[in-house]
Amino acid sequence: MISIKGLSKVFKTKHQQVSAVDDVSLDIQKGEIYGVIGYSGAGKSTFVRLINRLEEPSGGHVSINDQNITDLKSNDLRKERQKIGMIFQHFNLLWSRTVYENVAFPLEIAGVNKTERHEKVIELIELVGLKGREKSYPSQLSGGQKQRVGIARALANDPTVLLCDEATSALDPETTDDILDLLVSINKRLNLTIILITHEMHVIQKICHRVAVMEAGKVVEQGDVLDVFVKPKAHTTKRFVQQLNPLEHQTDELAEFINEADDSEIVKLHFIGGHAKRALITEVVRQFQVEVNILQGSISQTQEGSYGTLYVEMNGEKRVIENTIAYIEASGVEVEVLSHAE
Ligand SMILES: Nc1ncnc2c1ncn2[C@@H]1O[C@H](COP(=O)(O)OP(=O)(O)OP(=O)(O)O)[C@@H](O)[C@H]1O
Repeated sequence: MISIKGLSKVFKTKHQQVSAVDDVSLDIQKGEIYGVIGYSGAGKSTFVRLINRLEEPSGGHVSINDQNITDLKSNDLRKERQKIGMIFQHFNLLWSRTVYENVAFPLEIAGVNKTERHEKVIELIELVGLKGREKSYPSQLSGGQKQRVGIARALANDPTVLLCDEATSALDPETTDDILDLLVSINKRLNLTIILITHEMHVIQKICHRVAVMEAGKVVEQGDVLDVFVKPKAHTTKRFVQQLNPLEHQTDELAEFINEADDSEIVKLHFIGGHAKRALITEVVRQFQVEVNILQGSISQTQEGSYGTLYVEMNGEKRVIENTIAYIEASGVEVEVLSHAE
């Protein structure tokens, strides 16, 4: 549905030139929530603004529903932009207009008549959970409520794509979760494609189906959220995953066990999807002559299902441990052996 090929943006200033987005290519499917994560300065904002040409690309193409956005002249671009909604970190509301008037604004610009406009505004205000607040001004709303107005306004012209530029970064964790839940419910109800950029892995974990990790203008890793979480490849991705599970990938503390281990193996188990809910350790202890010490563990929920990691120490005869590991692998749980007892 959205095809991005070789997208680049170079900012030239008097003294230097910055490659903010550098040859980025991505394909985003209809109805998916696609996250782009990166640290400050990675090029995320520039990237998302290139999609609707709030920023003009230095090179490359963006096509939405087979319409090449990059080549459009200003009149056609204006029409095409109505199908691309956008929400912002600081909401960008009109402060002298009420909630109702803010949501009505894009409909006025699109020339929608008063009766239709009214119906649409009421429907949208209800959709985002602001019924009863139609006459409030933005200054009378909480941050979460302001972003709800931003979302209603962005949906006014029935866009096929919603761009979210750090839409929850100014909100507290609880309000962030409420807004993310709202985005998921809108995505499902309207089959709306959502592209969101963030520096928080929690946001990606909670609502995205796929993710791209940006660093210095480039995409350094992309894939299904579950795969990227379970097996992050790039150094930056590993750092983001660790943000969520500080215990994850912390092998220093485990090394102590590894050194002291005698007749034992330290193994890391990756539980994905339904396996994350299985009482595998109980099964193993009942069936094999091994002792299992649980060293560290965590379980997380993503849009694509849950995943968990568990570090355990297995004590027992070498052959029995091998059989145990084979049994665990055969049950669909991935096993990484971290140590071999000498
Ligand atoms: N208008 C501009 N003129 C010159 N350089 C710019 C401009 N906009 C962005 N940049 C530079 O491009 C790079 C990427 O910036 P961008 O804002 O896209 O990153 P980001 O990942 O969104 O970071 P943040 O979350 O801090 O906004 C940075 O080095 C930034 O200084």
